[in-house]
Amino acid sequence: MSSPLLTGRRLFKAHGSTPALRGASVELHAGEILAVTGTSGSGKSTLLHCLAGITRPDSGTVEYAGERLDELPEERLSTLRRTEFGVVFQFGQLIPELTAVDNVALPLLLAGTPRQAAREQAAEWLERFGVRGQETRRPGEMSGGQAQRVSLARALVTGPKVVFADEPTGALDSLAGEQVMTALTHTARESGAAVLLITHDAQIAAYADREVTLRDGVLAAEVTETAETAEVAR
Ligand SMILES: Nc1ncnc2c1ncn2[C@@H]1O[C@H](COP(=O)(O)OP(=O)(O)OP(=O)(O)O)[C@@H](O)[C@H]1O
Repeated sequence: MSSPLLTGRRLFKAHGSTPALRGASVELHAGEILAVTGTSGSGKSTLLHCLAGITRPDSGTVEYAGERLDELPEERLSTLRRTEFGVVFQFGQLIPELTAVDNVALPLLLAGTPRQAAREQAAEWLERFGVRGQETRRPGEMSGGQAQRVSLARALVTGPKVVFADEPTGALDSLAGEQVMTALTHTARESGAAVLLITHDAQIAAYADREVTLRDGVLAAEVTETAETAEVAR
């Protein structure tokens, strides 16, 4: 397999005195859909935040396409997040005052696309995600599933290399969840984007190419490896 696009190595991160990551390492390859599962509090969101350059780890490294994200100045990091990454959260986090089309056009406007072209592209992406007809609605006027598909359109409109999705179906019923996952995986495959998908739901994880499980801030496989190494050393 080719070298990974995004690598987190021996990541440690505490929130105050609460340790969230305790040496987690993970690799994401270009175009791969990777599910990160684990029980509540196992560190999934913290791992996503570190890998997406939203939070800096206390120690350990994050490398994206040859660049050390954990060492980048904030300005370069925010440009990289805007141009290379797309993010979807559990509750969409659309801007409530903006219509669907303006929410999706926003990342394009920030990247310098002229307003009319941005709105046209945004409308195309809404169509791809099956929410045509919702263009002029605000998030509060849509169902949870529709709003989440608008969030996906917003995350993918700039053609990111990596989409970070933190429990993207967590607030949806199972049918809407399946529709969102189908739309996400289909579009990611079409555009070649890698997806880091956080979920605690095995049915949602089944959409991924590969699954890793976090347990108390490390990958379950690392726990096994450490135990095996200790066994061999004894
Ligand atoms: N902002 C914060 N302040 C204090 N503690 C936090 C904060 N964010 C996370 N934690 C703690 O860090 C640990 C890991 O949290 P994290 O949200 O990464 O886990 P998670 O697996 O995503 O959980 P969930 O599935 O419930 O969202 C937990 O013990 C949590 O309580």
